[in-house]
Amino acid sequence: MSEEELPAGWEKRLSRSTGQHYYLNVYTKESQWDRPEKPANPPATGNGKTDDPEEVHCSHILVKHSGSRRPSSWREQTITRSKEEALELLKSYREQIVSGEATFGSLAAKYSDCSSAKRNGDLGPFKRGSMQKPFEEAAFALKVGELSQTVDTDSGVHIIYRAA
Ligand SMILES: O=C(N[C@H](Cc1nc2ccccc2[nH]1)C(=O)O)c1cc2ccccc2s1
Repeated sequence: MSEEELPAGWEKRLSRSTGQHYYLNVYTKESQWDRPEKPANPPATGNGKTDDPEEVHCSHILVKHSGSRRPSSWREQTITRSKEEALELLKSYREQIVSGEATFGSLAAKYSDCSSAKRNGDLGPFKRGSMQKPFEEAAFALKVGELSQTVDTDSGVHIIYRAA
């Protein structure tokens, strides 16, 4: 891997206290002294393509709206916001994550209308066929460490972070 190329989400920083370089994941706020390595050639999958993993490990933030299949969540008994309002909220969360103002997990825990909010939005690893199709397609299109744009499903609107 060339000197500059780091996995998506990772940046090289200089420690003021030690003068050493370290690496920071701007989405998860993980930091480490060792350079994060991109997964070596990912294992070939059954379909013979190396860019289509058997399973992915993702977190998400879901904002439900009045058109959601179940417009209710741990946060609100009856969700009445419009889809447009939901998208505005989600875009503001995405901007806070990308700017480093907030972490993905902290916003998921506070604002996600999915019960996975209790796990900072973590859905765990899943294979194709286990999530609604638009969510699956977006999740499997992400590189490790990448954050999606907004994704629509029958549950509401989401942003997805691929951890592995
Ligand atoms: O379907 C779920 N929660 C629904 C909302 C929802 N709809 C989704 C659609 C795709 C991916 C995640 C999604 N979460 C709810 O709470 O109304 C899941 C919750 C959890 C919690 C832990 C791990 C997996 C899952 S899947």
